[in-house]
Amino acid sequence: MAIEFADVQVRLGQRDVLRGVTACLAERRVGVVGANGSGKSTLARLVNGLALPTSGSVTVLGLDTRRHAARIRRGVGFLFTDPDAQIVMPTVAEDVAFSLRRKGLAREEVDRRVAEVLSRYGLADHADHPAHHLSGGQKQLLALCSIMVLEPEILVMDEPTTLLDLRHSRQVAGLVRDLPQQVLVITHDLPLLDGFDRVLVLDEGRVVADGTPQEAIGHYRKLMA
Ligand SMILES: Nc1ncnc2c1ncn2[C@@H]1O[C@H](COP(=O)(O)OP(=O)(O)OP(=O)(O)O)[C@@H](O)[C@H]1O
Repeated sequence: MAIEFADVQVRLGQRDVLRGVTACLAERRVGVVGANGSGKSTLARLVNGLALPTSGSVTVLGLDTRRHAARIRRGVGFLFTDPDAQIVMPTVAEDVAFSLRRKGLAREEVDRRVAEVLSRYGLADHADHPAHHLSGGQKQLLALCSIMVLEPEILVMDEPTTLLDLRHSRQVAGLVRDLPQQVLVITHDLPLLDGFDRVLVLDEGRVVADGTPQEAIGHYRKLMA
């Protein structure tokens, strides 16, 4: 299943934030790099219909984001930079359970799924801890648990390691490597893209390079020189 951008333009206010973006992303791990303000977050937000193209189209899970945003949002997990913004309940387990409860699952099923995901991401011992007392890295893991428990088909991560120290960055990089889903990662953390299948470089709203991490990052370094 692919993410398809067809001649996408996004105009916000007086500014063309994305211009003529055409790409079919079918690889499992895709990265996006580019200068501040080059349009990366906007590109990420197009994938789950949080942003809509001014012209052109975005197709995700075979559906047009303009017409099927609700269905697409159920299939696309979105991890924001700041995990605090995603914590909604007092304890770790309650926070992960929150999104499942809204799906109307039985309590035993919710408890089972929450325990499984917390154990998978190393937070089982913190299940009853106040979520806001976790470290930055643990909060990022918690945010990931709250998304993964919903079993999304695609995961979009907008600068997932920005707030993390080296150890936690590596931990998140390892998690990204092992995720079975298709993952689109926006980042300034170039080592995070090691082993990725494809990396796009954005510059002033256009895709100016698209290839292996080595090719794309080489282009990006020249652009920034
Ligand atoms: N709602 C909006 N109205 C007007 N301009 C906007 C709006 N949202 C974003 N922009 C502008 O669009 C451009 C691209 O923003 P975007 O957040 O996509 O960039 P980015 O590449 O993710 O940047 P960064 O690396 O700094 O996070 C920026 O110049 C930003 O100021």
